[in-house]
Amino acid sequence: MTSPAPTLELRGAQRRWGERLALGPVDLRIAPGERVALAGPSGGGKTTLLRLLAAALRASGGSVAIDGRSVAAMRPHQIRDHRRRCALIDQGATLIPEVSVHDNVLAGRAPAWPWWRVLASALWPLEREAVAALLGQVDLRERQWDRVGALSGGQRQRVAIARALASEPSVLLADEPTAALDPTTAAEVIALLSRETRRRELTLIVSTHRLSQVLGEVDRVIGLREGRVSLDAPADQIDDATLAALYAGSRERS
Ligand SMILES: Nc1ncnc2c1ncn2[C@@H]1O[C@H](COP(=O)(O)OP(=O)(O)OP(=O)(O)O)[C@@H](O)[C@H]1O
Repeated sequence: MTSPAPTLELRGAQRRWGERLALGPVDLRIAPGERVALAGPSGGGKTTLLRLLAAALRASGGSVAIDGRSVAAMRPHQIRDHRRRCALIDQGATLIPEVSVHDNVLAGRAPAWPWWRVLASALWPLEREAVAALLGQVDLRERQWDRVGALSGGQRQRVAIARALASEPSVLLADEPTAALDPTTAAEVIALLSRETRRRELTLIVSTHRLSQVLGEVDRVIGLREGRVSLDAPADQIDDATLAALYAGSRERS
């Protein structure tokens, strides 16, 4: 069962790689069910922020908290539960091309399973109905037994979405889910992400280099530049001048 969406909070959160400050200090509060786009020039810290929220990275300073509970104070089983609740769709998602669409989606359910069930899943196909239902939602039901390696980029991204949804998260974090997709396929992937997160009342945080593609699907835009929040505004207040300021000096446009 999906639990209600939590409040996510960063207080003075930082992430360093050696001497380099990749992110921070950042103060942010994301309310339950909020829909947020992360924008900004390359290297600005979007992936780092998403990975901190997913507990895929530890903060080097400050705190990241979910419903008031600091991720740094969590025990290993609580971190696993946090990762299940805050599902991250990675750039170039960590799908396994050699195995079937079914098994890739099933892997999204594994974090919630006891060890014996993970072992059993290697021997017998489990949860066929649940996986088939998810694949129906992302319009891939007929490809259930195909290898992921045989799918197109857009279809793989849909598998990645189904896999993230399989863990029954309350927050979906998507890192540039339309990178490398043509505009039509990208629009389909965004529409799918939007529809399925609205239907489940999930919090959605999506990073993008093409803000115009997601602007109609989010409530709020957070812009990151050189690791700091340089824009935080309602989506309906974003105009060309705001974007020009966010990307000033960078060769990118949105
Ligand atoms: N594993 C790492 N080791 C060292 N530095 C890193 C590592 N990961 C990220 N960084 C640095 O952290 C900074 C922020 O990177 P991040 O990937 O969060 O930016 P981004 O906004 O997602 O960029 P892009 O839009 O290009 O994906 C960059 O300067 C990057 O070089």
